[in-house]
Amino acid sequence: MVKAFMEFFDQTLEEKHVYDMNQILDSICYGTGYGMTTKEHRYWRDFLRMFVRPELHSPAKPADFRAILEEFVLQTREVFNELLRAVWESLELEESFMEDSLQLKTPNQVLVGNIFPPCPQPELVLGMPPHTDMCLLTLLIQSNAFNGLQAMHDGKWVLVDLVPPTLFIFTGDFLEIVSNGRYKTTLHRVIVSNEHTRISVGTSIAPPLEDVVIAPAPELLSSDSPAIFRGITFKEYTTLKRNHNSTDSTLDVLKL
Ligand SMILES: O=C(O)CCC(=O)C(=O)O
Ligand SMILES: [Fe+2]
Repeated sequence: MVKAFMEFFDQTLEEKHVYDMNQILDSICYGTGYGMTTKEHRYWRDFLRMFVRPELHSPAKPADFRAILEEFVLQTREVFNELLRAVWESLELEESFMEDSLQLKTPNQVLVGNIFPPCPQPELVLGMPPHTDMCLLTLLIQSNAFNGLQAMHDGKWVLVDLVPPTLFIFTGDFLEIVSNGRYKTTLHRVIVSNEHTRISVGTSIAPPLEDVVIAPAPELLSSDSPAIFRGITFKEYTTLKRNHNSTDSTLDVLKL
């Protein structure tokens, strides 16, 4: 999968710009973070993001991209099923109830390929700003031995050792909501190298965009442990997250 993305990013700008973003929920979208600045940072990244479930969207080129993607989606589907089963068990939640109430037989699965080329002054940029993912779980791989991913742990940025073939799994915002705060979403960011190009491929699993209200599981609630988040659909949350400029977690906005 990493190699397929490498070939995609190696194409000419004209070929890649076919997938320029028109809307945030485009089924395939190519974008760039170069030169984009905030008060604090410049971002150093190109990406291609696509929805792969319930319907698989693939760029037409490179020619074998779709076949590789189909295989990757089949395999990650199994991994997500296993992991979610374990998560529901750890929360003592009925698996079939969770699958039905979150419509996880027809989930929304997104796949993103990111490329972070070498930067002459890596200390002045970030590959990606600190953020959390809009999903239940994210699964991530990287292309080479340069570790760029950092996760916030106990108030410090910790470098994640992702040397291939390591798979890194982390929690997203929806798991924090559904588990009523028992699982915490993972704040993470990306640093870049002055020598190596790094490619990362991340894929996230979530309930469908509409129709499902993502809310704390009723079985986890009692008078001693009331709901700490209000419910929201994935689509509404996308808008909320996009318009949320503060450095606080978007989840705070849902806190009751
Ligand atoms: O490149 C990475 O390791 C992380 C990418 C990421 O956080 C994302 O695509 O949301
Ligand atoms: Fe992320």
